[in-house]
Amino acid sequence: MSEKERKFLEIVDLKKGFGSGETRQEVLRGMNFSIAKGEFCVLLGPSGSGKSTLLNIIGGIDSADSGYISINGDKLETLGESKLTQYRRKHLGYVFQMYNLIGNLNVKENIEVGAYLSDNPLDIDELLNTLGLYEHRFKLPNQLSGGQQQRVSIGRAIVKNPDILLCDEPTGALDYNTSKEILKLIEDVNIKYGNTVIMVTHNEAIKNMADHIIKLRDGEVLHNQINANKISATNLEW
Ligand SMILES: Nc1ncnc2c1ncn2[C@@H]1O[C@H](COP(=O)(O)OP(=O)(O)OP(=O)(O)O)[C@@H](O)[C@H]1O
Repeated sequence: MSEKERKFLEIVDLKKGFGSGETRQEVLRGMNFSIAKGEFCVLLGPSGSGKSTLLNIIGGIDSADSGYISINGDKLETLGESKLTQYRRKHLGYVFQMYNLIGNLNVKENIEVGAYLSDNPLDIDELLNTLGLYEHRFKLPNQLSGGQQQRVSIGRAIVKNPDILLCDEPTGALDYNTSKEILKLIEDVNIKYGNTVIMVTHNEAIKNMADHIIKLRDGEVLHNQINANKISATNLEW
């Protein structure tokens, strides 16, 4: 792996606060780490430690006060608004705890929404098979279970074959077995398409399936470790 690939995503001295005066809160206090291309990275940390804020800055939907993020050598802050929009559209997929599907579009159409944003989308029927959704492709979101809806939202994020898949508590609303199925799906996607995955979670067990584990505390990196003994999502227990 080249130096550029090892530092595919670089976070350098990143700082972010909210509010002003007495109510000012420093949420990210100078964060530094890098993530390699294709890595499955888990971001852990207690509530309020800054995980979602960091993910939103990586996702280009919020900006830092100082420091920078670079992706494949390009600094986000220097991109300008139109390039930033392109970056979000072409290079990022986002999966949230809530599925945010469009209620009057069927499964296939919801995924096509993601495909329109890309010059180079994945084959939708093949993706529907990978997602285990092919036979449900004409159903509306309200005819699906929570796990199936999350599969659709992963499909919508992944269909444009983004370089980076950002996941914010993707299993937060799901039961144990469904959570494991969704984690296995994200694992399969990471292996099959080679996207770099960054997943925010409260669930410590998920670190065991990651290549790279980053723990935050109070807006700082507490631990930054490579996991040489990762296990498959299928074998996770909590
Ligand atoms: N837009 C905002 N305006 C003001 N404060 C904010 C804003 N966004 C986040 N915060 C504050 O920043 C701190 C960190 O929030 P963040 O959501 O990044 O933490 P988190 O680690 O993701 O927490 P959780 O695990 O509960 O989602 C919190 O104290 C939160 O209240």
